[in-house]
Amino acid sequence: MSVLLQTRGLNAGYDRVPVVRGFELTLREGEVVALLGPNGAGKTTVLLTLAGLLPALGGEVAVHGQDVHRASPRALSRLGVVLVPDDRSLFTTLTSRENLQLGRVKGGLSVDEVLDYFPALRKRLDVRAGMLSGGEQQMLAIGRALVQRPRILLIDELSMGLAPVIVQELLPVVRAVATDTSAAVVLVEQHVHLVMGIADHAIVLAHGEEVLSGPAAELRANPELLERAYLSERHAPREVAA
Ligand SMILES: Nc1ncnc2c1ncn2[C@@H]1O[C@H](COP(=O)(O)OP(=O)(O)OP(=O)(O)O)[C@@H](O)[C@H]1O
Repeated sequence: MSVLLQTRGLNAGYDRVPVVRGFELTLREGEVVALLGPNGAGKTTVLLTLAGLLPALGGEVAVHGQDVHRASPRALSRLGVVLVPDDRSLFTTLTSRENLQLGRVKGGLSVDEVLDYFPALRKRLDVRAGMLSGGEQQMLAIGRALVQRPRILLIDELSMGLAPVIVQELLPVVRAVATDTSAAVVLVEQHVHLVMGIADHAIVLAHGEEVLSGPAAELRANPELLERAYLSERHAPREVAA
């Protein structure tokens, strides 16, 4: 599987002050990477930087092998980097259908194809986005990303404000999208056990540094590794053998 995105020693932060240091990520086609860690660890900062909304403060970022550490959000979006932010950023006064039609690019999924992933939206197409339930809004936010033909899909806190049972429904859809379209997905998620059920790889950040990185299968078999990474936020970074 070819590498879609790679970072080496990425520093990211605000006003030239790094809050994330030395971030390493290799994203391959069809792969789902869970980006985990306690509040304030730097997860959102990483996603905003990969989407070009924050400048990289050091290190390397490549998309399809091309250096993009100074690329604009628009240039990154043309390369297929699409962010679903934690506030979902829907046009709340427009209908679900209009939200999907507005973002569509050539080669992106059609509205009908989005509805195949999220059939619950079918009867809500003519309802304003602001009137949808939290779960429906999240479906629409992901749907709006899918019409943009993402090759690298960055999803921040899919579960924000949602009941776990809804999260449990949505995560397998994200997995299916990655498998069907070969897009790579980075998922920032607080429901660690749920996301570990669909991820291929997990990275845990604490205080802006990686404290654990490894194949999800390995971490599912050794849950104490994840617990330790969360509990002892200060221990030395470690890698789980691939
Ligand atoms: N706009 C900002 N200006 C300055 N510092 C910020 C800004 N946004 C976040 N930070 C700081 O950067 C650090 C990382 O924040 P970030 O939001 O990336 O963490 P997170 O892991 O996504 O946490 P959460 O789960 O709470 O969203 C925190 O110390 C936070 O206070």
